[in-house]
Amino acid sequence: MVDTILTTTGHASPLAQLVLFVYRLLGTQFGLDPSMVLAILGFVWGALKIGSQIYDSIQRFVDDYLMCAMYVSEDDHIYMHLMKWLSHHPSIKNNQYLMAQTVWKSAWEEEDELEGALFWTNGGEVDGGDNMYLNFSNQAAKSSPRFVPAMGSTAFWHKGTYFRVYRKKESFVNTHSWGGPMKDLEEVRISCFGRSIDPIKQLLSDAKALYYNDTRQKTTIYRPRVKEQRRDHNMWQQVARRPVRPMSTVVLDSCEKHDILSDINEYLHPSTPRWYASRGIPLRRGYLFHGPPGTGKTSFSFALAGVFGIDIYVISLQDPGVNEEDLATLFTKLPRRCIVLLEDIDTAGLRRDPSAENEDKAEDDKSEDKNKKDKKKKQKRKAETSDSESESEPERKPKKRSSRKKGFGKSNPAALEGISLSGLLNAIDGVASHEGRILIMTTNKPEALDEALIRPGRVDVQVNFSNATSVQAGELFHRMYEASRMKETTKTVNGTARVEEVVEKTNDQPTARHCLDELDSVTAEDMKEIAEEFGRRIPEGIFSPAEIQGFLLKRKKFPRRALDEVSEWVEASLRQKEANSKVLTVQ
Ligand SMILES: Nc1ncnc2c1ncn2[C@@H]1O[C@H](COP(=O)(O)OP(=O)(O)OP(=O)(O)O)[C@@H](O)[C@H]1O
Repeated sequence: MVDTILTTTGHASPLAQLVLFVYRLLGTQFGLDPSMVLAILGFVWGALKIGSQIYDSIQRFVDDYLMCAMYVSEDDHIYMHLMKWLSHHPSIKNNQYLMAQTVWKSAWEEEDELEGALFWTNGGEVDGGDNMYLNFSNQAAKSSPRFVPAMGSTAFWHKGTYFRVYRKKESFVNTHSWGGPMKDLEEVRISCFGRSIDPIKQLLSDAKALYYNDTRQKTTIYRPRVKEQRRDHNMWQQVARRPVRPMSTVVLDSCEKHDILSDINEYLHPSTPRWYASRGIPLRRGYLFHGPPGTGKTSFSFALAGVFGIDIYVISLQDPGVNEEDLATLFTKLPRRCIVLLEDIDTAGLRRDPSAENEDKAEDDKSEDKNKKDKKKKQKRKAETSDSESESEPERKPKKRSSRKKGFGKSNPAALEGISLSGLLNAIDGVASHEGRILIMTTNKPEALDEALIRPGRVDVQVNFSNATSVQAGELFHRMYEASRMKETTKTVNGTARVEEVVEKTNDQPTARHCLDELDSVTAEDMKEIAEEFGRRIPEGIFSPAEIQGFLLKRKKFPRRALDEVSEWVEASLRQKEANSKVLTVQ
């Protein structure tokens, strides 16, 4: 019968002809009964199907009744810890199925890795090929990816326990107001045998320990996630991890530094929440750092985070992806202890509140009525007294108001989309706002701030950052060169191989060798004297620490040259400031 069917359909399609050919071959060449072969194949297929179903059922039974499991979502920080840990696990590294991931390393992470494998080229025609320059063209090829388990199930042993990790992706549609459909989201299921989930908890804490092992001396910086990726529990995204900025590197009056540190220390103490609660005071502390640009407001905030080992959450009120509602939610999704940094709040262009707008309008209408009445009265009086002098005060006031309105109100529709002052105040200390955080607001123009924003309770401590004094300029100088000298010395003391490497490399580099020589030739005492002299040559309160740092950075290995050239730089910079020019003649 099969023969008949195949003969008739054999003319129809090439596939059927192929089947017919194989069918005939089995019969004529191998002497097998093709129907029997088909029956066996069907049986094997069916057995495999049933087998896989039985296996699935057994696995489900084992999973449900003999194992315990924990789920980790891709958008949770634990996912990062887990993936890093898995990529380091010896048995995962040798797995048959892996997923390769590109790892972007920060400048600090790759320092050690790179130092032994630097590649130099000469400058070609630039300077006759005398000097050697770093070249990173082959760096991307050298950096190895990270290998993590592929999608699906992977098993491994850890501390005598058998674990299974199951990675799967699911399309996630967000019905939350944060915004429409979202990307696929991965979920990891970690399971182990037994009824106790403790081994999995231990595994996760090992993963966390490994993750933070190299970040203990680092400050993590978070920013709001892009709208499409936000979820209720995950509004913040880690954007950077920087080495802790030592407090000593920020030049500020030491008493002021000490006061702020003790204030924050007291606030962060575990007994403080009860103290606040028993007095009915909301547990919040706000700081306003004000002063000219480049005077260390941001640097000091980072140094504070480093001292207290807490993370920084940076919000820009100009971020178009953050509206009032987002801002309020962001403030509720903060960890127990952290610094929230609101930078340059003066330039935030806070939208004026619509209600305030209406109030203004009502007031304006009222005063306009009043003016009209006044005018009438005055005209009457004028007629009576013929005193036609000066405009009265109420007449001038509305003009002033309406000019204020121009900047914030209907005349500026773009401004209506931003964050209003009341929206910001509500986020900072509304009923739902997070307690326990440290809020630091920075501004260049404190006088432009609304009083409501800086009233006690919202801003508890104000710190003025000013341009550098002569002493501070000297300190900046000393820190710049003393720190590099110390680094070279540490390298020399810590390991012979490393020292040889440095010296060898610098021998190859005439410029670098020369730099080291100049730094080496200045003794600690000399350095102190040069720093003091440098400080004396910088006029008081004219230059910001950032400007002085900029000058020193261009001579970062030449302290004596910096001293020799500073007077010329001061003169040129003063002339430039006087002329209100942005163009530097001496750098
Ligand atoms: N007081 C200071 N001590 C040490 N370094 C400083 C100080 N002020 C500024 N700097 C240096 O100048 C640069 C800019 O500093 P920073 O960003 O902290 O200034 P800022 O006051 O926040 O400026 P802006 O108001 O423009 O945001 C940094 O590289 C920092 O190292």
